[in-house]
Amino acid sequence: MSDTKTIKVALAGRSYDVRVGPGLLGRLGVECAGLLRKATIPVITDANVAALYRDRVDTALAVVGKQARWLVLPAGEQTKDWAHLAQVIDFLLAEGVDRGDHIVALGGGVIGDLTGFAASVLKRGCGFVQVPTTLLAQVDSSVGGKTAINVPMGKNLVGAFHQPALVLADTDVLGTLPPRELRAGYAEVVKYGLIDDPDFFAWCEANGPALLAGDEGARIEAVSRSVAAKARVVAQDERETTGTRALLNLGHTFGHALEAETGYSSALLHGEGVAIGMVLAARYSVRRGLMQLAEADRIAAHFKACAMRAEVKDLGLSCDGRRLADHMLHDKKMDAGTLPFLLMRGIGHTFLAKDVAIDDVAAFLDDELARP
Ligand SMILES: NC(=O)c1ccc[n+]([C@@H]2O[C@H](COP(=O)([O-])OP(=O)(O)OC[C@H]3O[C@@H](n4cnc5c(N)ncnc54)[C@H](O)[C@@H]3O)[C@@H](O)[C@H]2O)c1
Ligand SMILES: O=C(O)C(=O)C[C@@H](O)[C@H](O)[C@H](O)COP(=O)(O)O
Ligand SMILES: [Zn+2]
Repeated sequence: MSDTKTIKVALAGRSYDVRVGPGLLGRLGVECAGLLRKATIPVITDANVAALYRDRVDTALAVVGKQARWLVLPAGEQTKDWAHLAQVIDFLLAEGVDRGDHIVALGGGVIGDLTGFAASVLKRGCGFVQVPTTLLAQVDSSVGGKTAINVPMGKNLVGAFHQPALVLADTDVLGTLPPRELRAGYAEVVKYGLIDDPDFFAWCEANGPALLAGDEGARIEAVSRSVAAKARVVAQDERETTGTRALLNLGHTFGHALEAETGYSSALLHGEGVAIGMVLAARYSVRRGLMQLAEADRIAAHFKACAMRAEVKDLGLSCDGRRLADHMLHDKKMDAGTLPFLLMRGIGHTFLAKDVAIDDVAAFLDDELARP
């Protein structure tokens, strides 16, 4: 279809396409036909997505003579846990999935991360297709093969790198996404500008409000530019070993600590934590003399212009900076007692710093929590 953009994630032996555009869900069967060997196809989703899109998927698979076999899980971050992982695996085993089969993850990042992890361990690895239905999942989580669940000790601490065989991002489905979820996903869009593309950040300043208000062209451009940015990084450093992929973690060390402190609950969505986390990373960079205050202010101002929370004090936490810093000690970037941090020399100039003292971060957070 001419209005579908295709971005390749180039990985030796495991390259795949990310297809972005309107109407892709209705063509699911046709788009996946080469991957679907059996008459029945396991589809993992959550209750909200099933209510909206189950019929469309059933019809799209029927076109190529396939029948969906549904596992519908509760919606929300708390589904990314051991119990639901076991439920997905038991379901796939009961469905008789073989290593050469492909299962479908239909939903946001929660369903994608959980299903991808199940696929990585089922019979030591089966195939899967990501059909992301949130802005966050379309611009970030469906691409690059990070899969995981949360455990009581922290976020995404049990997981695997397992690449999908195909990603189908139907931008039409963003039309039913609640505004709060759209804004949370938008944080990960802005992230790509802040990492290494100041022009894209400026594009976000100019187009972000329209994107959030429903502008279809802005949505397609944001998704395709974000996917292209992520694909470039993942192709260079698939398993986060050289430091390049770690750039995608901008704002996440702070953000994951805030998610932990709020109990992975609806009090703070992942993308909301990332937005506040990126403002904190920018302000901490200012404190260290790396970045101009005006640039950090520009980032916070953009989120506020998009009706997003940008200040940690807005969360009404009762903890201190030390407690948040303690959460950070479970970060997967920890390396022999030190925690590498994503800092900024300016908008579009993010780098991995290896000389950050966690005590200094705790003191900085105390100041941020006490901000007037
Ligand atoms: N693997 C990665 O690289 C990566 C990257 C970023 C985030 N993540 C993870 O992704 C998760 C967050 O993903 P998310 O923000 O998509 O959350 P989510 O999966 O919980 O989805 C958000 C909400 O939107 C609903 N929803 C989904 N699609 C909808 C649609 N089209 N219309 C209406 N409602 C819809 C869902 O039911 C849910 O209630 C976190 O666990 C985060 O850690 C992973
Ligand atoms: O793909 C990546 O690499 C990322 O870091 C993308 C992040 O947006 C995402 O939230 C990821 O799951 C965080 O990774 P983690 O290794 O800190 O769990
Ligand atoms: Zn993220």
